[in-house]
Amino acid sequence: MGQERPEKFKRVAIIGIGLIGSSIARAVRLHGLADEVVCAAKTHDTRRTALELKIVDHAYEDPTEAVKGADLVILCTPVGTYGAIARQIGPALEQGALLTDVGSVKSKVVELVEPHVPDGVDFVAAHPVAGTEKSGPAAGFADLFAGRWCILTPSEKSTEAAIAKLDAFWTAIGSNVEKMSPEHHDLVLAITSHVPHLIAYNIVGTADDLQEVTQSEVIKYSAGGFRDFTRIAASDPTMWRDIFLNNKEAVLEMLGRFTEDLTALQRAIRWGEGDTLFQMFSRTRAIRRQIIDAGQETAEADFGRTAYPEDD
Ligand SMILES: NC(=O)c1ccc[n+]([C@@H]2O[C@H](COP(=O)([O-])OP(=O)(O)OC[C@H]3O[C@@H](n4cnc5c(N)ncnc54)[C@H](O)[C@@H]3O)[C@@H](O)[C@H]2O)c1
Ligand SMILES: O=C(O)C(=O)C[C@]1(C(=O)O)C=C[C@@H](O)C=C1
Repeated sequence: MGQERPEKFKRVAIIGIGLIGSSIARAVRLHGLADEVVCAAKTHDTRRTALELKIVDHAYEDPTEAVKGADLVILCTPVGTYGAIARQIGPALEQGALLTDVGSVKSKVVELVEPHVPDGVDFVAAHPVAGTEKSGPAAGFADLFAGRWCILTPSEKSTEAAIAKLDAFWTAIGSNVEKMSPEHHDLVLAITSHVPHLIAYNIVGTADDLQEVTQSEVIKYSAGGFRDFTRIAASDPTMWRDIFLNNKEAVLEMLGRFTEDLTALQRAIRWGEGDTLFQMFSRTRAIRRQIIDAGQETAEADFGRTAYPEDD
């Protein structure tokens, strides 16, 4: 999949130059995938940072200026902004341009964006499944997507040629490309990414509530598993608010199953059912091994790359 040498774009316009947008800008430059890379950013500070980092050639406040002459436009803002941005840039998109995104949810994104895509413009929604808990243009890096999945979720406005072009783009950046329906994507990501984040936010919040009882002990003894949760729970509040509001059904469905399974564990602890606990923990340990064996990374590389990036 996506083995062809990608087309070199004339102008790539990145709308929202945070962690993901700036990582794409860096990767586009590193792999020579465009003549020009530009961005749109709301604040003067972000535009100045993007220019100082030399990751874009021009930075605009008005996204319609950024998309002028662009043959690839990538929405990289929180998903809650997509509808308004698509409405604004729709009329300014060039004929023949390819519009895509990086949003962590897909059905709602297709629903919000597609109505604003003019005839003669292709739209292929996408989700690079790679990130960190950090935000902003300085947090990005060119190989963020290397060896990671990028899921394309084609819809009505996606031609085969546009899907192939986007596949080649992400492959050139180093990602493994997969295609699936937006609905399937949202169910899978609800359990592999969205619910885990909700659990992290919740456990850190609960521990924080307990601080009054335990004084500083929550911080003092948080060297183990809890520390991993605090990394995830440090993720951007706007981005995650928008993910939960825009993948409501799938998250609630998975949360329902999760709650049932948690109740079963609670019951096993209450009634001293050691075998039940042991079997469950053995099953999950085997899953971790399978993930490591199937992946490109070792457990150590995975740990070093994402567990404590602030220690780099
Ligand atoms: N962080 C991750 O791990 C990750 C991974 C994959 C996909 N995503 C998706 O990528 C998108 C961006 O996430 P991020 O982590 O780069 O966030 P980020 O906070 O680092 O960057 C988002 C940027 O968008 C800007 N922005 C917000 N509203 C805007 C608007 N109306 N016009 C222009 N700019 C605007 C913000 O100021 C910020 O600079 C989200 O849709 C998210 O779901 C994130
Ligand atoms: O490593 C992290 O910090 C992430 O949470 C990255 C992560 C994920 O859940 O895997 C978060 C949201 C994205 O949409 C894709 C990737």
